[in-house]
Amino acid sequence: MTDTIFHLAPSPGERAKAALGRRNLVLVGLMGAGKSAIGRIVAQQLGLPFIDTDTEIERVSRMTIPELFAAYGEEEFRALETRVIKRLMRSGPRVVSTGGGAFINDKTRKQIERSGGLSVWLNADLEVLWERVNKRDNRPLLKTENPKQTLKDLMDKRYPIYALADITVQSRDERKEVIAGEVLAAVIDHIGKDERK
Ligand SMILES: Nc1ncnc2c1ncn2[C@@H]1O[C@H](COP(=O)(O)OP(=O)(O)OP(=O)(O)O)[C@@H](O)[C@H]1O
Ligand SMILES: O=C(O)C1=C[C@@H](O)[C@@H](O)[C@H](O)C1
Ligand SMILES: [Mg+2]
Repeated sequence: MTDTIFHLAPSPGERAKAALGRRNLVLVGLMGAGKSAIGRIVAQQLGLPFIDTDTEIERVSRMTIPELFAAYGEEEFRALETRVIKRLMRSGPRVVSTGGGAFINDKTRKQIERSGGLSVWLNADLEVLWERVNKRDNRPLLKTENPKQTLKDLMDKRYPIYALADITVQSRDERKEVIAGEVLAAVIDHIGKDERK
């Protein structure tokens, strides 16, 4: 009797991983968009290491982000963020979830672009973001009198810059696994289009 060999079709994770090659997949977007939560699931599905730059900054500085802002100010935090991302972009592939301001910083964004990182903007509307961020007070930029208005002001300033990302996926009130699946599909589609050019 001969054995029957089943050739299973590759999963979206396997297809996206093959399409990515050695490139890093870099998630960008505003606080609460889901960069950390979705990035972790996407990395699992790709079978790639996951790094969150906020967590990495906290690890190397041995301080929390609110402590860093309080002790050294935003400018020093950005300088540290640029250094950490520069180092991460030197090797790959992995999934890198960035802090909300990283892609807004010209130097950091160019590092991501120059290294061939594939950037994904998790776009989200104000109500979705607000619903998610108002539960915790670990975001120094939102320690204002009217944090919802601050978030709205950040959207107005930053969205044109996030829109420079290679790919945009809408983050919304939908299961995280669904959004992660859309990220994988968008990666496959984007790289496929590039290759057909
Ligand atoms: N699709 C989703 N459905 C439900 N909750 C979500 C979804 N995506 C993210 N969240 C939750 O929203 C909160 C904020 O998400 P997360 O920390 O991933 O955002 P972030 O983009 O990394 O923000 P920051 O820039 O502040 O690091 C978390 O509690 C996360 O579990
Ligand atoms: O949007 C921002 O500028 C920030 C977002 C967070 O991820 C942290 O990186 C920090 O709180 C700053
Ligand atoms: Mg995060």
